[in-house]
Formats: sequence, C-alpha cells, structure tokens
Amino acid sequence: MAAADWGGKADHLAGERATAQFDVDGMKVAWAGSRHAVEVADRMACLVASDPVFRKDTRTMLSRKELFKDTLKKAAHAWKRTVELHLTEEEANLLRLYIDQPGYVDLHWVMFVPAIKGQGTEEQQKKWLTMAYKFQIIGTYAQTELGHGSNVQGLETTATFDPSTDEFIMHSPTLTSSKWWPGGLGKTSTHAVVYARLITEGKDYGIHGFIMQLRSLDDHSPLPGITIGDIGGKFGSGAYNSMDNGVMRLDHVRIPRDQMLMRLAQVTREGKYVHSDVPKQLLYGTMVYVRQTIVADASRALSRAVCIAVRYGAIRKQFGSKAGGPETQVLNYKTQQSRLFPFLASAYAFRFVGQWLKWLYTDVTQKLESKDFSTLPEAHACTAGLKSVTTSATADAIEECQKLCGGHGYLNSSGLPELFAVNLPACTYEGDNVVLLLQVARFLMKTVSQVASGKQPVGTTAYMGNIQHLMQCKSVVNTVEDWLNPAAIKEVFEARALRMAVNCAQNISKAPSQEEGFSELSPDLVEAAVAHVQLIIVTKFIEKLQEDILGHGVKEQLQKLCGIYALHLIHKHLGDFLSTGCVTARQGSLANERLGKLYAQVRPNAVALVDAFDYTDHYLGSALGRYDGDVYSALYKEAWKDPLNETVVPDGYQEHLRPLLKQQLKLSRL
Ligand SMILES: CCCCCCCC/C=C\CCCCCCCCCC(=O)SCCNC(=O)CCNC(=O)[C@H](O)C(C)(C)COP(=O)(O)OP(=O)(O)OC[C@H]1O[C@@H](n2cnc3c(N)ncnc32)[C@H](O)[C@@H]1OP(=O)(O)O
Ligand SMILES: Cc1cc2nc3c(=O)[nH]c(=O)nc-3n(C[C@H](O)[C@H](O)[C@H](O)COP(=O)(O)OP(=O)(O)OC[C@H]3O[C@@H](n4cnc5c(N)ncnc54)[C@H](O)[C@@H]3O)c2cc1C
Repeated sequence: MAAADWGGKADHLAGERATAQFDVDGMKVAWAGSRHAVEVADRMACLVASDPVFRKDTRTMLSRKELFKDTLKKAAHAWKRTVELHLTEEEANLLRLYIDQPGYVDLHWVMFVPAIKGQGTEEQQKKWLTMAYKFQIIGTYAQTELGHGSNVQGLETTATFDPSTDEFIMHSPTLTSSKWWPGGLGKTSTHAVVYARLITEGKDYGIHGFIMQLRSLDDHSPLPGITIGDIGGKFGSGAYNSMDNGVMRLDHVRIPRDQMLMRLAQVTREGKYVHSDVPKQLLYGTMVYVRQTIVADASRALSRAVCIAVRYGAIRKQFGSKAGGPETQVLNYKTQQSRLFPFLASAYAFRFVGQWLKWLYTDVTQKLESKDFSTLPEAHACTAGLKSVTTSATADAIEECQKLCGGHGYLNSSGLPELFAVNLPACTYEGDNVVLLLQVARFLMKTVSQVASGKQPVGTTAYMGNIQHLMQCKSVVNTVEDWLNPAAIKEVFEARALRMAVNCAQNISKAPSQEEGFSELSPDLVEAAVAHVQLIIVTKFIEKLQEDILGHGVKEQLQKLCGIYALHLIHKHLGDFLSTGCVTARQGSLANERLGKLYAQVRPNAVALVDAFDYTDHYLGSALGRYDGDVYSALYKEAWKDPLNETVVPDGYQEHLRPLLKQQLKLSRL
C-alpha cells in the first residue's frame, strides 16, 4: 500500500496550532534575533531544501566511501551556488549550516581562516587568506596529537629553525606526536595550521602555529616527508563519518621561516626569538572563537530534537479513558511534559545566551585590537563554561528526546540518532567539557581571592562583589507565586554560585598547597563552575525579557520558559540549593509546584513554540518531526528506502538461510 493511501495533505497538527496564545511570527524574530535574520535564514533554508543535490534522506544508508564522496559533491555544489548567486558571508554560512553535513569546509571556515586572522601578521593574512577565501587552498587546524589533546603544552611535534636555510624543520619525533583528529586532514586539506614546539638556538619556546602545505595542488598527493590518512570510522551511521578526521606524521619537512604565524611572536633571520607585548594566551584565541560558535550550534541541535519530540508527542496517542474514549496524546502526560518542557525552555535559554556570547566575543575582539587585554580572562571563562554546559545538556537532551519518542525515536528516520551522534563529540572537541569547567573554576577561585582583598569584580562575576549580602541572605519566597519574581530567582542562583565557590576556596586554603587543594577539590570545583555558568544563562534570559519584544503574547511565553528553565534547575540541583542554605525544603517544593503550573500553561503553546524555530522539513530530517504531523505515512515511506528492502528475498538467502531451514526441516522429519 502506498504511503499516500494512509494520509492526506492535511495538517495533522492544525488543532495544536490553533490553541497557541501568541504571535508565532513575533517569536520567530525573538528566536532569530531580528526580522532580517528570519528572512535570510528562510531564504537559505529553502534554497537548500529545493536543491536535489542537497538531499540527505538516504544518508545513513551510504557506505563510508559513498558518504564521503557525497560530502565532497555537496561542498563543491554549495561553493558553486555561493559564487553564482553572489551570496554574502552571512548567507553562505547559513547555506552551509542548512546543508547539515559535517565536512572539511567546517574546519576551513571555522578554524583555519580564523587561526590565520588571529595569529598571522597583516602580510601573512594577505597572502594566505586571499587564497583561502577563493578556495584555491583548503585548510584545517592541526593541533591535537595521538598522545595529547587537552594538554596543549604537552604536544610533541617540533619546528626547529635552521638558520643556514632560513627554514623550519617540521617533525614528528614519536608515534604519540602524530597529529590525530583534525577534521578534513585525512583526505581533503591541502594546507593546515600545524601547532608545534618552536625550537631555535637550541631552546624550546613552546607551542606556536605554522602554516604548512600538505598536498600537491596539482594531483593532491601528500608532499614529500608527509604521511597522511583518515583515522577511521566514528560513532553512528552517517553522522560525523562524513568528516575525514585525519592522522599525519612529518619526517623532517622543511617550510620557509615566514610560514610561522608571527603576530604574537617572531623568529628573526638570525634565529632570535622575539615575543610581542601581547599575552601569550592569544595563541589560544581561535579556540575562544570556536567555543563561542559551538554554543549557538548547541541551541540549534537541542531545538531540533525538541521540535521533533514535541510534534511527535502531539501526534502519538497511547491509552484511552476506561470508558473507551479517545486515546491520549502522549504530550498530555504530565511525565512527558516534565521531561520535555525543560528542554524546550533550555533551547530558548541557550539561544539567547549564545546571542549574548557572540556580542561579548565581538566586544573583547575590539578591545584586543586597541591593546586592552583586561577582559580576555572573562571571555575565556565564559566561552569555556558555556560551551561545556550547553553541549553536555544538549547531548543528554537529544538522547532523552529519543526515549520520549519511544521505539520510533530509535529509527534513523526519526533523525534523532544522527543528531545525537553528530553533537555528542561537541562535549569533547574544542576542549573536553570537564577540563574546560576546571578552567572556569580556576577563574572563579582567582576572583574570590580578589574579592577577599577588596577588589570589585566586573562583568559576569560582578555579583561576587555583593558578598556580604549573598553569603547570608535567605530567599524571600513564601508562596508559589513568589517564584514568578525574576529578582527572587536571580538572588538564589547568585547565592548558590557564590557560596559554592567560597566553600571551595576555603577548603583549598586548608590544603598543603594551592595545587594539591585544587586537585583534591576538583569534583566540587566542577560543580561550582556549573553553578556559575547556570547563573549566567538564567541572568541573560532575564535580561532578554527586559528588551523590547514585539508580537502578541511573545514576551509572556518567554517569561514562562524563563521560569521553567530556572525552576527546573532548582529542582534538579536542589541538593546544592539546600546544602548552601539558599532555599529551604519548603521553598524547593513551592518551586516544583510552580513548575507544574508552568508546564500546564505551556502545553497549548508547545507546538507553536517549536514552529517558531522555523525549521524546514529538510533541515529537521525527521519522519516524526514533520511540520504537517503526517508521521505514520512518512515512517512507512522511509522504511522502503532501506537497501534491505531492495529485494523481497534477501541476499544471503541461498547461501545461509535456505540450507539452514532445509536442514532443520529434514532433522524434524527424522
Ligand atoms: C544530523 C547532521 C547534522 C550536521 C550538523 C553540521 C553542523 C556540525 C556542528 C558543528 C560544526 C562546527 C564545526 C566545529 C568543528 C570543531 C572541530 C573541533 C576542533 C578542535 O577540537 S581543535 C582542538 C581543540 N583543543 C582544545 O580545545 C584543547 C583544550 N585545552 C586547552 O584549551 C588548554 O590547553 C588548557 C586551557 C586546558 C590548559 O592550557 P595551559 O596552557 O596548560 O594552561 P593553564 O596553565 O591552565 O593556563 C594558562 C593561562 O592561560 C589561560 N587560558 C587558557 N586557555 C585560554 C584561552 N583559550 N584564552 C585565554 N586564556 C586562556 C588560563 O586561564 C591561564 O590563565 P592564568 O595564568 O590563570 O591567568
Ligand atoms: C569529532 C572530533 C573532531 C575533532 N577535531 C579536531 C580538529 O579539527 N583539530 C584538532 O586539533 N583536534 C580535534 N579534535 C580533538 C579534540 O580537540 C580533543 O579530543 C579534545 O581536546 C580532548 O582531548 P583528548 O582527546 O586528549 O582527551 P583527554 O584529555 O585524553 O581526556 C580523557 C579524559 O581525561 C579527563 N581529563 C583530561 N585532563 C584532565 C584534567 N586536567 N583534570 C581532570 N580530568 C582530565 C577528561 O575529562 C576525559 O574524561 C577532535 C575531536 C573529536 C572527537
């Protein structure tokens, strides 16, 4: 039976959309950031969805080789369309995003180009970026090695200056120094920014970046002395396997001296090492930039999963009333709402904090250009912390959304397995999340000690200046309604974050040394860092609500979501709030009561709230999350695309199945 026989073109979710109490168009603007952003995103999403080259519905059924080739085809076609249509940078980035297939271009644009921009001199930028912008060269970011990823100072690749030829000799002295992981390195990149220990005049000056050509621009073969390949298949079908993460060994490969990225430090013709008067941490600047973009990726991935689970939850029905009445939409079950609506609220929360982080990054970059480095530590802490908290929450939420969709969520055609597999490594790449939270904790410990010596903290740690009040205050909440008050919410989050940080600082000070104390207390420090980052997210959501937000009922819905985001965290981390004395057990249960009421208020708006993400069916890539809710026809149709269904009798029947069945039949007749 054809799928169409089972369903028409009707909007199965029309009833859900009719109950919305707000202007969905207005919410689209709030989500996207501006009317212009909605318009450009719509245009690019439709361009991708209507182009057959960008089809992805059979992606999970391709072999690794086919998938890789398909990725090359899509990337080349995207570039062709970019040039033909004279797309702006904003449009081209969105085009790449909606194609929705990780590939070498991600590394080229997100890491190679920014690394040269951040660490190259003007002359170097002019030379390399001109070629990179035209795709005359393809670049990657080769930092991680087989033996070291998190510990960047532990990298082993060497770049030894040879004054006799004015060259660096790039070398992998050990197996563990093999470059390992860089995206696009395996089969595609012609160039890379390679991180290596700079050695000149017999002295090791630590890690620096170097531009290296890896492959011939004529026939793509690796240059002499370079051994290069793909590191092998990764988690999940389709998913991140479209990316050729690579391994590379260097055997005394010579590059000209001017291919060391020399904005932060230089080696002279004579081999003298000269460091500019800028902080050496600027070497890590590309990572700060990328971490900031990953927060935006996390909110997008989370919102996709939530969109699928909410729409499907409105269609899926299980169990009826005892009197034989209609079955219940699973979205109406309170357990479903209490599991799913915090993710809906988190998607909005991460989106808004991501928009703020982008502003912060731009602000810091402008300050750096005028040699003001004062906000760099805070930018590092914010990007590291937000990257960590948002990607961990997103990976967990996508997995839970699969469960929220029951068995069908486990099918590739739900889109959820691939979404999970693609976003899970965000917890690791660009800095392992625990390692990054420890960086935030280090920043917090410094700030606590500065506060103790009378210095007034600024920016996201300004609340710590209110130490007298926050260390002893009691929450004013006395009724369920009091938990609607943003000031009351903010106060308990500030008090919790500060008290956890101060507790850690006090315990560290009792240890024989600062280092030992930090190591011993590291599990608590990670929790203190999470509390601080969650405070930032809650605060930025509350601040968003103070802006002019247009559209009937839009602000009201966002207020409810902000409440859900904050109160579900109080519920989840009640142990922290109780043990630090920020809330009482009674206030905790009032928060939970308020949460239940908010879920009920959001329920009639749930489908419209995910519609406001404005995703095309192509981008969602899910039979369960279709806009029209025609879930069962779609699942049925998708099943027939599986290669196993190409023949009625499976391959292998003659060799393995038939003889087995025949033999068993024969035995049973004996
Ligand atoms: C369904 C299909 C869907 C398809 C969807 C397609 C879309 C796909 C989605 C996204 C695509 C996006 C593409 C992104 C691809 C990304 C690929 C990933 C690339 C990588 O992973 S590159 C490698 C990244 N590596 C790391 O991050 C390593 C982590 N380690 C470090 O950062 C550091 O080594 C360390 C910070 C942990 C420690 O450094 P170390 O020097 O030893 O440091 P310390 O002594 O601790 O610190 C010294 C001093 O420096 C300060 N500091 C540290 N880092 C920074 C920084 N970045 N900026 C500023 N300052 C920094 C630190 O605070 C100390 O300061 P102090 O001395 O205390 O004042
Ligand atoms: C899909 C993917 C794409 C990638 N792309 C690139 C790329 O393009 N270019 C590139 O250079 N790299 C890339 N990477 C590498 C990535 O940046 C590293 O994997 C990452 O930085 C983590 O380092 P690691 O693998 O060495 O983990 P490890 O540091 O070995 O972590 C292992 C465990 O040890 C813990 N740990 C480590 N140090 C500490 C500590 N100090 N305190 C407490 N716990 C600790 C971690 O929390 C983790 O649980 C990619 C990785 C992945 C998965």
